[in-house]
Amino acid sequence: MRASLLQIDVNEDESANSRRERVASLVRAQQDSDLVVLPELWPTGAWAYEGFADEAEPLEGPTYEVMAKAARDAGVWLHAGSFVERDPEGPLYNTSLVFSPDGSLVAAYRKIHRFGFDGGEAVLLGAGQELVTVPMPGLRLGLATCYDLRFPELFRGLVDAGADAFVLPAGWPARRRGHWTLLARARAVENQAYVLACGTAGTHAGVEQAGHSIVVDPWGEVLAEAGTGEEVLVVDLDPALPGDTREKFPVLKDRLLGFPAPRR
Ligand SMILES: NC(=O)CCC(=O)C(=O)O
Repeated sequence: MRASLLQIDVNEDESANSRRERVASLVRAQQDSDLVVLPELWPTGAWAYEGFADEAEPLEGPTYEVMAKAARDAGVWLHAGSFVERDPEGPLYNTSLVFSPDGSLVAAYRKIHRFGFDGGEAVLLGAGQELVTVPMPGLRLGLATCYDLRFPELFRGLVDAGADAFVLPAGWPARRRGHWTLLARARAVENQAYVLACGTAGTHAGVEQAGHSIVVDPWGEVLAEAGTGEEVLVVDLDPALPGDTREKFPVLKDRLLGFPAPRR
């Protein structure tokens, strides 16, 4: 199975509409891949908080329309990264979309852990409540977004739901690049799963992006890693590898579910 991660340069010199059209062309060029992955909030920028309300779209808005068509034109499974979703009956969300090769929406995931502590996403957006997995031929994808990477219990929940490959769009900043690589490898090793983590390039809202999109195998080996600029990372995955790894080195079977209370 072949995957393409599109590490998109997000900057203020390009409008969201122009970027959508440009990214759609890049997706169309990935016809030789089975799965294409885009980053977090690439239409507007993950750190461009002041534009979230103005740029928010309904679920089936411009990003949905353009990406559904691009998936269909290329005949690929498309994890279309995320965009700011306006729920008519609720808050804004950081929502990822996954399309099948005929352009149908197969999953939407609202980011559970919002970044910002007392500001940014944490105050501007609502928190997703649901774990989402996507069965595609050969692998079951578990969905997570950027800051979610810091919360291992989310990934264990996805494993319990059958995931053997995690797809994580991000807008990770350059200043914490060390954490990005370390955590991506940790999530792969501890869950014996593929990690496909796709970040952005460039600088927007004054925040330099880490780039360094990365694909890690279930043994923790880095299969491919991007540099800091816009780049397409193409990698071949073996759908049998998570199962083989879990069988030959069955650490997941040794999990203790429910610890006894500590003795005082
Ligand atoms: N967009 C994000 O979720 C940023 C996360 C981040 O900067 C970090 O976890 O560090």
